[in-house]
Order: sequence, then structure tokens, then C-alpha cells
Amino acid sequence: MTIYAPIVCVSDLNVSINNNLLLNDVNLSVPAGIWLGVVGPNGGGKSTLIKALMGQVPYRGQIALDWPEQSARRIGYLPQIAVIEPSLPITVSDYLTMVCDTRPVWFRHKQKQAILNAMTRLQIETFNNKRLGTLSAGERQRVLLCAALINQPDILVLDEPLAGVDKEGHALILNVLSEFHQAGGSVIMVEHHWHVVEQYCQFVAVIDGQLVDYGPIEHVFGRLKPNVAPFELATSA
Ligand SMILES: Nc1ncnc2c1ncn2[C@@H]1O[C@H](COP(=O)(O)OP(=O)(O)OP(=O)(O)O)[C@@H](O)[C@H]1O
Repeated sequence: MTIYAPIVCVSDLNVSINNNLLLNDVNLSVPAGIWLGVVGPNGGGKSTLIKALMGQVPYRGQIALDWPEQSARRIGYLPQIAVIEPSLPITVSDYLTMVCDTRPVWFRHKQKQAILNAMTRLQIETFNNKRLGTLSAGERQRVLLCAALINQPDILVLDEPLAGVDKEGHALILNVLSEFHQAGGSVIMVEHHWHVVEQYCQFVAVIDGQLVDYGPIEHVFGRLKPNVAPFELATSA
């Protein structure tokens, strides 16, 4: 994979929905190549931050992606887990092909090698004909992560990639993410599991209606540990 150096800079970010201020004056700058864990209590605004980064909620302030000139500027996104209607007539194969290519699905007779490689890596190569809405939560997370990775992004933005995933799936997903990160990719990941953040992330952002703390993990954890860490209050979905 080509190594690029995206840096995300968030300045004076405010998000309000229906006159409720969900995020107040968030400022942070994510260094290139960093695996950032976004943590905090339930309802603290972690997903709201991710949605603002992805342009899915209106916001005030600035969100800047600082890319090197030659960068392809690709972001892979795994949104917060959501129910997909079982009768939706889209198979895993259709979905991944659509993510990979903008031409209509019926134009293509062969799956791209990139799709097959990503499916194999996430152990979903037998899912081709399954409908998206019939997958278990853990299977769906692997398919959505596969979709996020297919176009060889420079940065992955993940909202609880381990939600609903069993232990084996955890290990698989974390291995795939580690490989991506070791190859130079940057990761911004909402995560409820303390031990996962501790083991994998170099930077942590603590969100509770605002940016409570931010920085290298050893600094943030050092500051939090004498008290109850806000993100210990959060529970997995
Ligand atoms: N579309 C919306 N309309 C109104 N309120 C919303 C909307 N989306 C989120 N909220 C509220 O904003 C707050 C932050 O929600 P958000 O999902 O960002 O928190 P979170 O930290 O990701 O929570 P969790 O850990 O439970 O997933 C919550 O109080 C939530 O109810």
C-alpha cells in the first residue's frame, strides 16, 4: 500500500441538533499515521464527532483534511451499527461491487480481485449471495469493514467496529486493522473496550459533550487513572 500522511484538524467544532448542543468547541489535530481511540460515556457525542468528520451532520467550525499533494484522498468509513432491512434485495457481492465501482452492478461479470482479496482477509468469501439484512451483527461488521478497506483508503474512520462481534471476530478485525495501520494507514476509531484502546491506540480523545482530554495515550491515561475514567462508564452496544 502507498503510504500517505493525512492529518485531520478540527477547529472550534460545534454540533447542535434541534437546539441541543451535542458537541461544544472541539479542537483537535490528528497526527499522520496515528491510531486514535475516541472514548467517553454513552451519549457523550462520540458518534456525533464521527458523523461531523464524515459530513453527515451540520456543524459550525472547521474540519480540515491536510493531505500530501499526491494523495488519492481516500477515506474508508464504517458507520455505527444499524439494522438493515432483511428483505432489502442486495447481496454482499452486490454491495461490495457497488462500493468498488460506480457502474451498474449488472455490467460486471467478474468480481474484481481487490474485492476477493479483501473478502478473503475478512473471512467472508462465502457470503457472496447472502442478503445484507440477513447477516448477524458480527458478519455485517466484517462486510462493512471489507467495504471500508476495498478502495485502499489512507485513513479509516470507524464507529465501534467491534460492536456485536464475537471474540474470534474481535481478533480477526483487530489483526486486519493492525496490518492497515502498520502499512502506514491512519485510524480514527470509536471504541468502548478499554483494553482494546490501551493495546492498539497511540492517541486518545475523551468526548463528553466536549473534548475532555486529548493526546498520547500514556498522557491521557495518566491523567485519568486517579479518578474514574469517563470511558469506563460506557458500555458496548
Ligand atoms: N439526530 C439526533 N437528534 C437528536 N439528538 C441526537 C441525535 N443524534 C444524537 N443525538 C443525541 O446526541 C447525544 C450524543 O449522541 P452520540 O450518539 O453522538 O453519543 P455516543 O457518545 O456515540 O453514544 P454511545 O456511546 O451510546 O453510542 C445523545 O444524547 C443523543 O441522544
